[in-house]
Amino acid sequence: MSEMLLVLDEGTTSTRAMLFDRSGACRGSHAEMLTQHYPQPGWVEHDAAEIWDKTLQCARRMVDHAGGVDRIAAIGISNQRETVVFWDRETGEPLAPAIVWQDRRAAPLCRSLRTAGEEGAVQARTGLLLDPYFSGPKIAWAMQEWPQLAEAGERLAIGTVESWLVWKLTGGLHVTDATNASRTAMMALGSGSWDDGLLSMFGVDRSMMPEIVDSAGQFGTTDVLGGTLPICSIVGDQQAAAIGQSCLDKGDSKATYGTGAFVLTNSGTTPPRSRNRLLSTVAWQLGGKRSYALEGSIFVAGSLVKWLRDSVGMIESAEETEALARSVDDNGGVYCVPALSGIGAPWWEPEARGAISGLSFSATRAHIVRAALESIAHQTHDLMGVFAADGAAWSGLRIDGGMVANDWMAQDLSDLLDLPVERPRFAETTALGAAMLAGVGCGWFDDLYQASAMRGGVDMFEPQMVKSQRRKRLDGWQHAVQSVLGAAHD
Ligand SMILES: Nc1ncnc2c1ncn2[C@@H]1O[C@H](COP(=O)(O)OP(=O)(O)O)[C@@H](O)[C@H]1O
Ligand SMILES: O=P(O)(O)OC[C@H](O)CO
Repeated sequence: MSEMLLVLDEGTTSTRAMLFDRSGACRGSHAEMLTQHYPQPGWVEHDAAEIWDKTLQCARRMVDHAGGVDRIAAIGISNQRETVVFWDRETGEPLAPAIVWQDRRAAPLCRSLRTAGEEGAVQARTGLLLDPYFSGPKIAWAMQEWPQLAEAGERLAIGTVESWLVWKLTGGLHVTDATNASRTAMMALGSGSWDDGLLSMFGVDRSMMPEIVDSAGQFGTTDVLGGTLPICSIVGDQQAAAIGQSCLDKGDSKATYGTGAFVLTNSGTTPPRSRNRLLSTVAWQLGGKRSYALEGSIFVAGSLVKWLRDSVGMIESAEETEALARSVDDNGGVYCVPALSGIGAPWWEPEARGAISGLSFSATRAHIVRAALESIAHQTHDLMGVFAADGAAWSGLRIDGGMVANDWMAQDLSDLLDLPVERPRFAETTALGAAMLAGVGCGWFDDLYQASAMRGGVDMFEPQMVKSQRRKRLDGWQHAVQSVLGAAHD
């Protein structure tokens, strides 16, 4: 009997495959780490062939774990968004490195388009900004700099990571879902279709791009897992997390703290318009109808902890940050502005570089690590202000992602935001969201409300910080972030 859903969750740092049953219980999971390539400062690349190989490896392992394809009803896919893959339609092989969402190489290109007065059109049509974060500028850079792409002519296929995976799984279906397409800066937000003016601005021919489809449905089948399985959901990972957190009604808000941190507030069925440089994005598309969200994107969250461990050698494990943060009474005046790949919402300054300030001889490793963790709440607090200014004030925040295993950080978020913070006991909400959508796509559930029965219990964190302490922290942060922004502008 087909009693499980197989989710392929393609994150920035790892590829995962997970099995869920109808109640939402996770019945198996396997992950493989992905190699991060940093060929130049500000550049981040992945090898699309490695993404595919590891996805296949994880998926096959979970099919074995389930007891064969007959036990699986459908596949759901969630993925790191904006990252672009270029491949050859004939060979099915990558033609260039995948340019990752964190990559800043298209900053000069964005600057010149901004100078040419193009940002207004991008914002009005897509709900996004002219920033190297989005796929369009990355593709424009690649088309100019990598001759093999033009040489491939009609054989060139372009897509974000889910599009690449569906192509490989099905042997040639070229689709993307509306949540992923809404992150390219080439999809018109209101109509959910490619915008010819924007495609041409980024030097892209429509024939290179995938067809935009719903987030749940029947998107072809795969035969590479030892039998035939339908693909029933495709969704960007942040939107998947919002669904997995049951942010199904207007105003519901979640923040996912993985490599980066992404806060989404459900805006209902009308595209929201930010006056404060937040992003408008598709939350999901079902039956051709879109729901939308306002998004604040923080570029550096868990990657800061990873950097402290792998590049600086200040910690041996991510988990150790919790004990270190608890070991001191406060940050000792140390602030960390983690602009290691520019700074995202609400500042949007790709040239900004990170800083650790307020150092004195009394500062210790624990103070620096605590300042690094505190930067997560500081950045989220900046977003809270602009969401409120855009008419989307939070009444509470649902949190998830690898970082929120850190209890100290979860409490610090509640303290600094002065809000109740809700953490699901099952932390893999991205995969759960993709499973909920696949459950709708394969007919297990009539809609996402019915599917949300898959979400389990939560732990609550309530604010405990006194006002004066919060004020001191926020003043210190503002000073630190303004000096980083000032240096970038100089
Ligand atoms: N206990 C912890 N405290 C702080 N950070 C953590 C902890 N555990 C994991 N992380 C960070 O969380 C990130 C992994 O989260 P995950 O959601 O798996 O990321 P992604 O989906 O972006 O690959 C890593 O960058 C890691 O440094
Ligand atoms: O890999 P994650 O989970 O940090 O997600 C990356 C985002 O989708 C980038 O927009």
